[in-house]
Amino acid sequence: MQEGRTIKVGVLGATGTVGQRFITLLSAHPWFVIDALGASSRSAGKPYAKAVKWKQSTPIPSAVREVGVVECVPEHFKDCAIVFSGLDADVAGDIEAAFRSADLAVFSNSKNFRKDPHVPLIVPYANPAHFAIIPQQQALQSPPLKKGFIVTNANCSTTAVVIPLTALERAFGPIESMLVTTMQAISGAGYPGVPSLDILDNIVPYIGGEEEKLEWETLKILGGIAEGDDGVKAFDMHARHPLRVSASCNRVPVIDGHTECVSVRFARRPPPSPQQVREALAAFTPDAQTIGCPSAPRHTIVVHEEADRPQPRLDRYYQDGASVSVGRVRQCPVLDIKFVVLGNNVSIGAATSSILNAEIAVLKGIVVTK
Ligand SMILES: NC(=O)C1=CN([C@@H]2O[C@H](COP(=O)(O)OP(=O)(O)OC[C@H]3O[C@@H](n4cnc5c(N)ncnc54)[C@H](OP(=O)(O)O)[C@@H]3O)[C@@H](O)[C@H]2O)C=CC1
Ligand SMILES: N[C@@H](CC(=O)OP(=O)(O)O)C(=O)O
Repeated sequence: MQEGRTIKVGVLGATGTVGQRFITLLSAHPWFVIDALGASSRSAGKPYAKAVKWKQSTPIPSAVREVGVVECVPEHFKDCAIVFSGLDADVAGDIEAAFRSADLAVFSNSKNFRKDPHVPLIVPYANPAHFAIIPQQQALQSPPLKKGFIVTNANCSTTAVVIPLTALERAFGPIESMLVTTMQAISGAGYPGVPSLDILDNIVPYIGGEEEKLEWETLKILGGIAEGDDGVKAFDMHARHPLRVSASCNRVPVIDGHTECVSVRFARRPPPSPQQVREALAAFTPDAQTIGCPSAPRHTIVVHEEADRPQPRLDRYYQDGASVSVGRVRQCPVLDIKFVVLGNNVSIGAATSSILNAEIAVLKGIVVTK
């Protein structure tokens, strides 16, 4: 990135829970400048401050208060090099596909394209190598695209757990199996989300579709990309080192921050000790940090020594929610090692991941900025 250059970006779903986090982060971004804000026809035509039910603890950034919200159609975003999407999954599929067809680079939070065999599912600290599938995605569109593509980031619970798993696989080789039990914040369900009478004084032991997503997304992210003799690339879904994942997902009365209890078994025997695991997690330095992404935190995984951390209220906004916090690393009597991980679902679990993915794509020249 050249000193002093800025890149125009748009936000789809700008009025939602994830959209508001995008606006907060992008308003302070050193490269990206908000050029267009899209939402439903209920919001289109209104100034942003009138259209949104703002739920962030900082005020609406002054630069966007009076920006007119537009319908999510590409013609309103034609000056943008990048479009971030926090759209409701009911509409994200068609809208994001239309933006790609209009040759725009789309970075999406929604689940719609995550399973697509030509769309990368990228957790920025884990698998930026999957950007390698983009030329194939562009070539397959009709007509083939020069600039347009879709990149998705993962489900918020998947993102939080995949970051320590990446660090552990890098240090100790393949993980064979993982059991994960989540305690997911209410904001994960958007606004107004879960009714207060369901969640206050309560735990709901079911989040539709969530367990399946954690189980297969982890395999796509941690797997590599295989290339056939014909040069066609495909995600290998961790097939070279099969990983079994079992997830149990719960909604708990916390506003932001998903907490997950994780047990893992390594392929290598003997497995690493808890102290070796702590050291590997704390030392983890992903490419996003070394190549100079402005949103990458100083410490990607914060390892707690205290017996009662991480906790969502205390740890979710450390480093602006761009890192994950791990604690209680100890021996597991059934598998090998168990620990607790906390990730901010609206930050690293959503908007921050999209923004980091876009930063990586800019630095690698995948986003065409002229
Ligand atoms: N909340 C979280 O922690 C996470 C969410 N996600 C995913 O991100 C996406 C957004 O989630 P979230 O912010 O929670 O959802 P919200 O329900 O809070 O926001 C949805 C957004 O989509 C817009 N929208 C709805 N219908 C249409 C339409 N027909 N045309 C154009 N825009 C429309 C809304 O606009 P309007 O205000 O005008 O109705 C709003 O801006 C979802 O796919 C979700 O699964 C992913 C990870 C974490
Ligand atoms: N379902 C998640 C949030 C979410 O929207 O996930 P996804 O992007 O995978 O649909 C939660 O409720 O906490």
